[in-house]
Amino acid sequence: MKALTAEEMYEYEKSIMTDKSVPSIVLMECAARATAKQMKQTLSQNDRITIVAGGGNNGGDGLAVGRILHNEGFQVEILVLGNPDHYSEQNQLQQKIAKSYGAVIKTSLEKIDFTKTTVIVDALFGIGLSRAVKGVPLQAIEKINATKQARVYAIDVPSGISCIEGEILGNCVMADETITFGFYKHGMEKEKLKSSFGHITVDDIGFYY
Ligand SMILES: NC(=O)C1=CN([C@@H]2O[C@H](COP(=O)(O)OP(=O)(O)OC[C@H]3O[C@@H](n4cnc5c(N)ncnc54)[C@H](O)[C@@H]3O)[C@@H](O)[C@H]2O)[C@H](O)CC1
Ligand SMILES: [K+]
Repeated sequence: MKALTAEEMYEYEKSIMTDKSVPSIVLMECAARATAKQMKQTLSQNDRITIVAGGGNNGGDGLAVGRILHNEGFQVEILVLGNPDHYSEQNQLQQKIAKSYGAVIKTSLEKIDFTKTTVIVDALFGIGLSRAVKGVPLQAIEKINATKQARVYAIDVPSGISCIEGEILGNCVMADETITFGFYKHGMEKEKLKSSFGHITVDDIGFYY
């Protein structure tokens, strides 16, 4: 299977958005719907879902997944970590949309009671991870991995795995399932990372390649 590096994926995404004029926010909605659809194969209304989002577009995907599931009656709480001054445009828009549908957004790890969580969506970092995780994001990754009763879905890439080097940078989320977009990502071809990715689903999210 062909596994793209982060740079190759950004290149591809750029070609879709410029040559095909598909807006980034449309790709994000397709990614979120693909993720929600995959999750609903195992979700129940009794599940307590915690979205752990970063401030970039991986976090934007996570916010959109949370809003979609919230609107379908699931119990969802959303946590956005990161410096608000650095939130991406799409991340900010997804926060606005989620709030407009009545979803509550928390911004500190301490505000989440993980003992009640049965499903975690890892939307901290995707292909944008460019250095070893530390500080609050590292605490979040450790918290996710310590929540043994939860089923963990990683959006695009388990946070902490770099698709530039195909390596874990510091620590990474151990996902039960990874839903990735368009193509396999560099790292997914490595035997030693298999347990971090869990079951991998590739969704074309409307690339129509
Ligand atoms: N590929 C596609 O067609 C689509 C991708 N989408 C999603 O977008 C992410 C990539 O989003 P991006 O904003 O470029 O980066 P991330 O969200 O992965 O990272 C956020 C941000 O974090 C900073 N950063 C990097 N390393 C660290 C670190 N160790 N500590 C703290 N901060 C760090 C860096 O500035 C990044 O920009 C992709 O994975 C998909 O989920 C679209 O939404 C759908 C289509
Ligand atoms: K992720």
